[in-house]
Amino acid sequence: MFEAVFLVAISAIVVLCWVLYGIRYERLVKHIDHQFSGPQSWPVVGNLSQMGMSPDAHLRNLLKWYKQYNYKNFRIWMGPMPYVLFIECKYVEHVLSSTALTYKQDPYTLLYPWLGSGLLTGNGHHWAVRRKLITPSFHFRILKDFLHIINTTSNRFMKLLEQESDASQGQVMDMQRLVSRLTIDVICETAMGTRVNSIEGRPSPIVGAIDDLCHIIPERVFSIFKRLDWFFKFTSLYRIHQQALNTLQVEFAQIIEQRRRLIQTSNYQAAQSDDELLDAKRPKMAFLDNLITAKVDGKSLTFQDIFEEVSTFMFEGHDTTASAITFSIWCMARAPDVQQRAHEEQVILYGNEKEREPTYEELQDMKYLDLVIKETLRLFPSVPFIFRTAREPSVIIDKYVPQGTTIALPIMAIGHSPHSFEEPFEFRPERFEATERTQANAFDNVPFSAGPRNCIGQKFALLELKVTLSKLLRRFRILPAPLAKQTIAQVFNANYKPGPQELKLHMPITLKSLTGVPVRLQRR
Ligand code: HEM
Repeated sequence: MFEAVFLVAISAIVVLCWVLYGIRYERLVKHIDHQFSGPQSWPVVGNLSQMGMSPDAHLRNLLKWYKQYNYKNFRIWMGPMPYVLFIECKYVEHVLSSTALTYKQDPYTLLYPWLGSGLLTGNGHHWAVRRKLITPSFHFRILKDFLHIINTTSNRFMKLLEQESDASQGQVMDMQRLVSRLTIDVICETAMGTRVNSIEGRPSPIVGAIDDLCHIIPERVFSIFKRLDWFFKFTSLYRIHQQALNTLQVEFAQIIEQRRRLIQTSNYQAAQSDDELLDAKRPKMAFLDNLITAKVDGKSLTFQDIFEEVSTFMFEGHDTTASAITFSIWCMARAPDVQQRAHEEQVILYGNEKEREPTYEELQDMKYLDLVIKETLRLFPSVPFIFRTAREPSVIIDKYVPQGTTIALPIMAIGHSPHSFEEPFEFRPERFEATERTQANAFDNVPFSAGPRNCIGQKFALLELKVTLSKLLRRFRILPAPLAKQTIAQVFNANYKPGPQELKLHMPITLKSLTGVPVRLQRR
């Protein structure tokens, strides 16, 4: 008798919870669907079944929706979770400028096992303290140390390109594969003060571990099941994931110890003078050094704190920059006029000198190259999407966003909007000339995000981009792949089927091409 009553009570509670959840869900659907257009969705699965299973299918479907909703805000349901996509500039400005809408949750939680609550993934007071602590690492004096490393590393990279272009004998080379060897070497040496020799094809175990993690994380992002921690633990990927984390921890422990000892030596100090001779002998400042010497409330950072921040730099600082360099090269290959103007700017600065290292000041004078990079990142943003989670019910201009809603900012759609840019799929760096921008909204193109959580590494990335492109333009003529006929509009047309040597974009977090990024390099 007692058991029957118990069962009835339990069943009643379950039904009540289900009804209450249903009412709440119904209200949520009403709030969202009354305010935003979006594709037809189904109970429980929402629009998941229309998203496709692979990262390139995701991108294709999103591209279709951007067009269908005329580059205006819309919503999708990721299962029972609403994602509101803000594309219109004034909403983007509101979200990015807000100090209340800085909270990150989904999908950043998938990065926690590696990056913990480092700067990219951290929140609240913890994030604010870290941001303040790390900002001085990008002071221009320290950037000059980083420039020294970028210069020496990119010289090694130019040697690799010369060898590869000679060996290719005018055939196409995949710039995506090659450039990532440069950016991993640069980020490891600037972050940890350690050379990892990926360019020379003798990479340290750190490179393999970062590579494994950078492949596994996107695979989880796009899998309904692997996203679940308990399910992931039963997969073979989990073992590789744990091994990679272990390798990084062991290697970092040694590196941190070596740097600690170096810092204690008397001649170690950040760049304080411009004396060339002194400067050449001084050990170069690594990002890690700032963390080792930092104090928060009088206490040094723990190993785990340092591990998370250095890892954040490695994760955020290499694939992003590789994507930007690679697509800049591809865009210039397709636009000989732009390439010629960019080359002329180099000739004004360096004449016929191919070997001379760009100085910090010369890099600031490469104004046209700046425009080329801006236009490349508008079309091919390295980070095509960023997210915020509304921790409280929020009003974004005239839209009410219920608590828990994921706010998505599709950086790619924002830059492609015909409401902001005429003929958006034309590669035209001149559109960023100051005189052309007098009426523009500053939030119409946000490849580095903006506001309090903008990219802290933007200046660093631009140094690396400009040094690499400057050296490449002086040494090589960049030519398109001979079989590729694809226009930029076709690259972003969801119905276009790429042919041989053409791009097939996907976004495993950063923007890449599944078919590589083929171009030809001809020595000048
Ligand atoms: C072309 C290269 C790069 C692009 C396009 C880029 C883009 C971005 C974007 C869009 C964000 C915002 C992410 C979000 O809100 O979820 C971001 C944040 C961040 N970036 Fe970059 N990034 C680049 C290079 C770098 C480099 C080289 C570093 C480090 C050396 C770096 C470090 C960071 C960090 C630590 C954050 C998190 C900042 C915070 O939340 O306070 N990035 N980046």
